[in-house]
Amino acid sequence: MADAAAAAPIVVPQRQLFIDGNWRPPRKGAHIPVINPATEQIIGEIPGATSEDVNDAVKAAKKAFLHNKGQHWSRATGEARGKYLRAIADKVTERKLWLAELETLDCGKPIDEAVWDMEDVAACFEYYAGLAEKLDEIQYAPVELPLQNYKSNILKEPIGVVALITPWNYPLLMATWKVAPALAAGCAVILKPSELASVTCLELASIIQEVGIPPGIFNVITGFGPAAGAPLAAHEDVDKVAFTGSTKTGRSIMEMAARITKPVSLELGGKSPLIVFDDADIDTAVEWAMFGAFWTNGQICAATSRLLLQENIAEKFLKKLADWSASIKIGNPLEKGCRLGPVVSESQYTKILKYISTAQAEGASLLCGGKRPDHLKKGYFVGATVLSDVKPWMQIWKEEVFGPVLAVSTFKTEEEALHLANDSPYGLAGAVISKDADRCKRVSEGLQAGIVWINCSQPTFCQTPWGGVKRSGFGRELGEWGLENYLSVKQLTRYISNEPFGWYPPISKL
Ligand SMILES: NC(=O)c1ccc[n+]([C@@H]2O[C@H](COP(=O)([O-])OP(=O)(O)OC[C@H]3O[C@@H](n4cnc5c(N)ncnc54)[C@H](O)[C@@H]3O)[C@@H](O)[C@H]2O)c1
Ligand SMILES: N=C(N)NCCCC=O
Ligand code: NA
Repeated sequence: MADAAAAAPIVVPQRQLFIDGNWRPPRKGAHIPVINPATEQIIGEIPGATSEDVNDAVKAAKKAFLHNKGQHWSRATGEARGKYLRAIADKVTERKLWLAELETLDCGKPIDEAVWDMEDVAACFEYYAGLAEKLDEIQYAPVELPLQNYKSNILKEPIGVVALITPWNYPLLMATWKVAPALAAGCAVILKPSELASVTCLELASIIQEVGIPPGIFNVITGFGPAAGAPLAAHEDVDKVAFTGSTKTGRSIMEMAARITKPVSLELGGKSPLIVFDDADIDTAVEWAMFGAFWTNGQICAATSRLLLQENIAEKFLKKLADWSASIKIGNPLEKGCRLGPVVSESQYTKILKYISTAQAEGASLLCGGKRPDHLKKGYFVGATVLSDVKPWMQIWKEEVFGPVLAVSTFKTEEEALHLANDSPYGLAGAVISKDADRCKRVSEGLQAGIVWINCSQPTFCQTPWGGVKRSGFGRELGEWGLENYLSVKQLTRYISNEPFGWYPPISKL
């Protein structure tokens, strides 16, 4: 791919809502501008759905789920559904660079990372195609019973119509983590991506239309959270809500779902720790610390945004960390080699700068970053920021910033490190760097988190489970666990004896 500056400008396709296999304007006619955070310019628009459109989409999904007694989709074989998923993966791969450029334009992530995301998207659809096929093999699995007169078997069935509500930091990848397993399971889907970055999710609808998934099985409703997300989450005919986003929105979705006892799974925020012990190789550890806090422009739910350094290496480590962070290539995210782009929106930009100034006011030291670099006149850029001398009571240690901001504190002992690491309402991820394998094992077991990285931070595979403990949510995405999110378990128990049951004494013959 040529540098974007040299290539023809990329145009954001004009799309409508995708409902029942068709493109349809929103009933109220509203549109939301697409803003490129690198230039602050409006580069397109997406439809703004309301509850009227939500009703249409849910109706279409319900009809499609039940259509032809489910033979088309929900009761088709996993193998049949797997073929569609593989076709989606192929088309994503064909359009990888185009999709990556749209993603970068819409959310500001460096193009090399967006390409990586698209590779992960294709791999995730492939992976769940495989699990869809495996599902056929495990249907009617027997359960061992203590009584010979009975046999039990297990059927795994799609849960029904599912609402998938997703954030803007990995727009297409976070949608895929839900869409791929939901389709593999045989559910009918209504996807509600973030109003800040919906462009690639609309392109996914176009791909899904091309591969010919039955109309109504996959729908995309773009729009604001309260206008489109809330009526979807609350809808009587939505059988489950899977949500990734902020803790605040997650709580409100759970409340809406509770009113009709609808199941939810929630992937929420975090403030994950990275603990570095004094036996670590400094250069390697510094690079993982940077990656854990600064890739995706720091907007990572599992960002290791709290760095805990063993006291005796802190000075040397921080010098290296500050110099290296200050050298990160920041600028036009469409340029190959860019490693830091703008954050997603003006309001995030303002919020992040406020977090940094509050941290300084509370006594933290700014080692690098903290503002838009001087060579950039426009765009929501924040230089890679390292704050040291951070104390556990400070806001910057406790709250999720969701930007390129790393808070650093120190510890003396392993016990102290674990205590500081776990002293948070969140529990999405945690990481430890040390040459001592026993220590890594002890710390991994001690960390209160759903994801633990050892001698690294962030690598994620679609085969392994993803999700948090404590206030970071519940339920697991990815891997086999991700498929279970969209399946319900039905037991079939048969009486196989030829003898009568014999509980009630027979009526005596007169
Ligand atoms: N745990 C994870 O896997 C993971 C992954 C990515 C992001 N996140 C979290 O997401 C947050 C940032 O994303 P965000 O700003 O897009 O979060 P957000 O909660 O503002 O929005 C997420 C989605 O919810 C929708 N929404 C907003 N209000 C709603 C309402 N009242 N009812 C229904 N839907 C509503 C939004 O339109 C969007 O589609 C961070 O806290 C981050 O940690 C978590
Ligand atoms: N390694 C990857 N792809 N991480 C995605 C993290 C999702 C949460 O924000
Ligand atoms: Na945008």
